Amino acid sequence: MIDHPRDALTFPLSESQTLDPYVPPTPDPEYPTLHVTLTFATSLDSSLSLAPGTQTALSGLASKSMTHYLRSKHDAILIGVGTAVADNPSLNCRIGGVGGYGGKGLKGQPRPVVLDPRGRWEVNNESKVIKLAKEGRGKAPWVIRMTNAKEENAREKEKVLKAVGGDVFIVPSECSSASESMSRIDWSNIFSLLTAKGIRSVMIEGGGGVINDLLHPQNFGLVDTVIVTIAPVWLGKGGVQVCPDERVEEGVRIPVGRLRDVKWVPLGEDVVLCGRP
Ligand SMILES: NC(=O)C1=CN([C@@H]2O[C@H](COP(=O)(O)OP(=O)(O)OC[C@H]3O[C@@H](n4cnc5c(N)ncnc54)[C@H](O)[C@@H]3O)[C@@H](O)[C@H]2O)C=CC1
Ligand SMILES: Nc1nc(O)c(N)c(N[C@@H]2O[C@H](COP(=O)(O)O)[C@@H](O)[C@H]2O)n1
Repeated sequence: MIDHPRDALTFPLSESQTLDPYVPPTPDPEYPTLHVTLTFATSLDSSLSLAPGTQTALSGLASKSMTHYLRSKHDAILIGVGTAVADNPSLNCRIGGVGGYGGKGLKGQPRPVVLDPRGRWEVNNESKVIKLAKEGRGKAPWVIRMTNAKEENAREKEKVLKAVGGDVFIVPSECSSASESMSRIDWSNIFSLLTAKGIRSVMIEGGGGVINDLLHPQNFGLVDTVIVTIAPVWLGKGGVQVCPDERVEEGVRIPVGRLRDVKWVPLGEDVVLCGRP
């Protein structure tokens, strides 16, 4: 029997087989493409957390283990800077048997990627991702920044990242209005960068800004699979909500998006919804 560390999670084979149609396929070395999974945990009133800037545990142990199983099946995990600042997340995989949790090296560990266009994330040696990279229990993070962003401490932060094997990449920005503060990065540019860096699958975990942007009809087609954990709780008004902008065509409101090939998987007290845009 393999001996796993006591803090390692397990996800039963029977459950993983149910999810496997939705995990990224084995990449074809001749045709390098990127599989994009959008995944998060939500309350019954479509909230990711009780309030901006706070972390709320929604997933029970079974669905949390499912998320870590998914992490083991992706080359990278991407989050927005709002999540990096609010959660100080680990962004590693803690399933028993992966690198750092009973396995060798960093096998099965995804690359954490933080979308931080203007350098808001104060990454330092106390950040969980950096500590885990130093301990050999997770990969070092990559940060995606925007061109021309003026950033305090940019050099120091880059040094912290590079010292553990992380990096900073600059992607051209797109001005969505006359106001410079509205600048964003086109998702196809973000995905091209990841593909060029050898990433073949990315799971996007949030938060609200990132998810709502990807649910926009212009971007939703870039997503291959959606996996949502629904927890049996209402968080109330004022939370960080998943609720994309409304869609109006020829003056008439229509649904923003819908999933097909849908499967509902009960996991503990939660239910996990799998589907494709
Ligand atoms: N329940 C869950 O599964 C999860 C919950 N959360 C929660 O969500 C909250 C954080 O959400 P938000 O504040 O909305 O932050 P966020 O993590 O969505 O980051 C938003 C920021 O990302 C950047 N961004 C997003 N799209 C971009 C684009 N196309 N180009 C350039 N930059 C872009 C912008 O700087 C934007 O301000 C926290 O409370 C966190 O705990 C976060 C992830 C998962
Ligand atoms: N699946 C899921 N369930 C929840 O209840 C959550 N709050 C989240 N949050 C996401 O997971 C990250 C934290 O992960 P670590 O345990 O620190 O590795 C957090 O940053 C969100 O992306 N996810």
